[in-house]
Amino acid sequence: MGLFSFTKEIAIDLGTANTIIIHNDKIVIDEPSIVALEKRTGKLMAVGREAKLMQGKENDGIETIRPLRKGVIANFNAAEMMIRGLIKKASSKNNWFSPSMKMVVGIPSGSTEVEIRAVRDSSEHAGGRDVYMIYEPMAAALGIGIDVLAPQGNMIVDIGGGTTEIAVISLGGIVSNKSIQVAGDDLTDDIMEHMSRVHNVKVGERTAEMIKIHVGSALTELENPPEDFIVHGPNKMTALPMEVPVSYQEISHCIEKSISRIEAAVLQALDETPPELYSDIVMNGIFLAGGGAMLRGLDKRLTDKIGIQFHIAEDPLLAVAKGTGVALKNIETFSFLIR
Ligand SMILES: Nc1ncnc2c1ncn2[C@@H]1O[C@H](COP(=O)(O)OP(=O)(O)OP(=O)(O)O)[C@@H](O)[C@H]1O
Repeated sequence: MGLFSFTKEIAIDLGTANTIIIHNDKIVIDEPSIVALEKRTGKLMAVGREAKLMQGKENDGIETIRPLRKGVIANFNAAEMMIRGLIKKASSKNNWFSPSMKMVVGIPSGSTEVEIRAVRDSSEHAGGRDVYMIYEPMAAALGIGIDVLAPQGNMIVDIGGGTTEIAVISLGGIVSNKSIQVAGDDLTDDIMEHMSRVHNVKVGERTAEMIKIHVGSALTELENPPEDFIVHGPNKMTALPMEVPVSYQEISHCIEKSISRIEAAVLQALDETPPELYSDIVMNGIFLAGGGAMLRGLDKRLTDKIGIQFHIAEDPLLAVAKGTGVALKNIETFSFLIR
């Protein structure tokens, strides 16, 4: 792109939990997918990190909204404000002016026509002149460095905030895919519910996510166990402050049901995989991406249960974003991009 070109090229991983924007091969935005609005006027007060800091601490005049739920846009207006706000942040940080933009945006592989339309409309309203979309598991595969055009079967399991997507990719296309609405945010919900039911302590989404990151585990026995995490919160009955130590074993039990559902979905996807591709997958192993891939013991649990090696992507939270960046540079050659 020439120095005086008015068209900026950006790649966006529009996620339920995090939104990442890539420009010129660099991550220019990596922030939580959340906006804070003034309730009375609907005016945008904060976006991304600043808005997340306000979550759970709002007063009557402010509301925080996560525009995406389960991988898709749930609040069109908020999504548009978020994309626009994050692009503005990126441009002021990097000193660029963007009258028109070419964009590649990642979307869940199970998206309906209406959901695809919502992403396209939000992106166009936020300044996208030329908007292309890519299915997230395909983007994750590109981000991991897999040759997606090769006549080789590869299976990707992308565990995001709202959805787990399992896809088999070969010859530049998604041969089969399975998307379930059980992912990282459900584990966070499991923890909130558990803390309330078992310990009588009320914790918000942010604290429950911290518990998951500090002591979340897919296995009841870990080789390198983390130390217990101390949770502070009000007693549900007395409202008095409480301090509760939480162990990884306890958390592994409370998220067991959700993990089993992810495991069952992977097994089902394998069952539906054509035999020639199945044998490639056994050879290559299965790739885990998305923030959920970082849950302790998950790769080992799946490897032991299924008998195929699971590999965690080098930077699981960035795999989809990196892949949308690769797609942006290959718009002319990648016929699998959706216009
Ligand atoms: N160390 C960790 N252990 C377990 N889970 C984690 C860890 N770090 C982040 N997560 C979880 O990963 C999820 C976010 O992952 P990611 O950014 O890949 O999702 P997303 O792209 O926003 O969501 P989706 O693809 O569903 O739209 C959140 O639920 C977050 O709590």
